[in-house]
Amino acid sequence: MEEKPSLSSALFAGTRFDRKRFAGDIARFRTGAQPAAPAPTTPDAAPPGPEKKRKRKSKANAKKNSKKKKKRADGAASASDAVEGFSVFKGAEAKEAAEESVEVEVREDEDSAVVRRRKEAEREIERAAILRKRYDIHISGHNVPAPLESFEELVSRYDCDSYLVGNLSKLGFQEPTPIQRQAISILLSGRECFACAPTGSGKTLAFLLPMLMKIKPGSKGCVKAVILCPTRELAAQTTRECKKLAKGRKFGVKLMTKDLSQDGNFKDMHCDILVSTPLRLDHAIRKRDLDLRWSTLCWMNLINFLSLDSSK
Ligand SMILES: Nc1ncnc2c1ncn2[C@@H]1O[C@H](COP(=O)(O)OP(=O)(O)OP(=O)(O)O)[C@@H](O)[C@H]1O
Repeated sequence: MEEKPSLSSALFAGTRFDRKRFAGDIARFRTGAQPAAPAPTTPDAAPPGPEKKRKRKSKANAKKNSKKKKKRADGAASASDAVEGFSVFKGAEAKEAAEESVEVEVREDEDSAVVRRRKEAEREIERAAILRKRYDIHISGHNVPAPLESFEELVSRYDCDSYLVGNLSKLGFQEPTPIQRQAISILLSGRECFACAPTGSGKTLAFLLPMLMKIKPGSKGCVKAVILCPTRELAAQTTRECKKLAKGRKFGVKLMTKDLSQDGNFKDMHCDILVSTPLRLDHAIRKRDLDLRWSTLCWMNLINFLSLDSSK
């Protein structure tokens, strides 16, 4: 290690004098190293008493503390002082490093969330496949929602109003039929559904239930759902089923009779759900105030469901 030039050698550089003779004076100018002068015989040189020891200790502590403070101040400057000299870069580096570590942590969190979601989706697909196999449900389409396991799932999965679940149990419907399991979950997910199932398998409820869950009872002159049935008998039966299921809510459920299609005042009628055969609906649209021009302005957005119920 290279020795630092002492203050005395800096002061006396280039001068010639007797070092031996002036040794005492040279020693006075030396910093750090103590002169090799003989130990003074003054009272100060005597071995330190307890009072002196305490003083020295407190001095040493003060020195230590001031060093610590300096270090801390330097650290703070390097971390936060973005104005002076190198500390600008030091501070920026520290900041960057901190940001990087946060970024890495966030990215790791996101990755684990993605993995978790993917695993959940895989489990859901598996569960849906098992249910479809059990109930002999065949589907085509992309990302088809899982079938219902029970009517209770209407509440847990789709936040169904309790009056509807209550009406189902009053009607004696304990479990959904296969067509209901699959069609209801699809329709409640806002997807279109073309379903085919044997006669008497519960297709009517499969579209009535999501319909009643999606629309709210409204005011006059505002048809929200249209159910088209191939025959008058089926239209009448569907209207009855719908009224039974909607019991407890002020839904206006109307069957399009011959009289209604010829003389009905649709503008002043409270009709949320209209059940009709195609010809009667067509007649009402052309002859009465169930007017398509008016409908396109106000009803297009409101007719959320168009249900085509066919016997074959
Ligand atoms: N989940 C259910 N549990 C018990 N009975 C049910 C259930 N769903 C519907 N039903 C009853 O089964 C009968 C037949 O239902 P529905 O008329 O809806 O069948 P469908 O498939 O529409 O028949 P179609 O093809 O003749 O129109 C009705 O009496 C109905 O009340």
